[in-house]
Amino acid sequence: ADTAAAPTKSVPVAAVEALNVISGGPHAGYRANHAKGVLVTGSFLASKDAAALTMAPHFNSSKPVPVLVRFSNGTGFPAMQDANPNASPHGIAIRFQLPGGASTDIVSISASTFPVATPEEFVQLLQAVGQSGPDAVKPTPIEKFLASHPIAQKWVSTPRPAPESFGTLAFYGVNAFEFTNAKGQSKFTRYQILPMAGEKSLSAADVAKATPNYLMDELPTRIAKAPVKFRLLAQVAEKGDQTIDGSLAWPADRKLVELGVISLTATSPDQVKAQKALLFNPLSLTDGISASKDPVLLIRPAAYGVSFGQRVQ
Ligand code: HEM
Repeated sequence: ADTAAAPTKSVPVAAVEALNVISGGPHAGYRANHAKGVLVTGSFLASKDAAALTMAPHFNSSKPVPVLVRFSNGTGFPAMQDANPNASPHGIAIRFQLPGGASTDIVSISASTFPVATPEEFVQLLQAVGQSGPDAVKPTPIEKFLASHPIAQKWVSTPRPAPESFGTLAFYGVNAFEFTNAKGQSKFTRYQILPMAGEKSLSAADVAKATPNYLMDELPTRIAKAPVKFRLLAQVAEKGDQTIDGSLAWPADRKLVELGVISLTATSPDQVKAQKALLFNPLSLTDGISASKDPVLLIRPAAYGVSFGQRVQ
């Protein structure tokens, strides 16, 4: 007799389920990953060099364009303590309000690479974490996963000290995009978002004293005193550089082009409601920017949609 194929869960659904297992979620109203965050606003002003790389309107405007920016802690724990090592990598999600009412997003983390190359491996990693609680038999599923995935092993053992502030943390796009300029010339690039105040982290003594919400509390205070600024850069691939695997960095000597400066000047009112209603999408693009064929990048909107569907209710 025919055996009906068992329905298989889609990768985005499996990813969100695995995130929920880790955080004890779903937590009503909160993202399945990067659950805790702070929302601020400001503007972006393009540099004169940006137009040579891409015809995207925000990179060609001589006037500042408004931005909405959400900084976040990693994991789906809404109460994740800001200095907890598992809050790293932190996130930054940027929405540029383009002239004419359209928008485009950048969604990046405070790590220059991703632990794995594919969505399937990311689900395996998340499931292994979820199965490696205090009662797990040794070697635990995550120990086994890391032993067989050296890049992920190196990624988890890379020190990521708690930042002094979201305004002193560097963020990276990880996934590549293809930029096309007005002459039709295309190049693959990766974003870097570097704090103009410099990268600063807490000492071990400061971590011990840090309050649970120190990052979320500090940013509005800092912004009230002076604009918090980041340089937005594009690292440009050379011919032959792979563009489909965010777990592999490009050589450090690849050219960096300054796209412009992000200047954050106000904290959004009604934070909880505003964050809940927002859905950032790394594939919400505009003319002059297209997705690479990186399978992790291509699956992200579907996973974010599953989480959004769960949290808006
Ligand atoms: C297969 C890989 C990935 C999966 C399954 C995944 C999953 C998720 C999910 C479910 C959310 C919550 C979305 C929402 O409810 O709005 C999220 C948010 C986020 N992700 Fe990912 N993600 C992946 C890769 C990445 C990568 C490569 C980056 C950055 C380079 C990233 C950065 C972020 C950030 C910053 C947020 C918070 C966005 C916000 O503030 O609204 N993720 N991710």
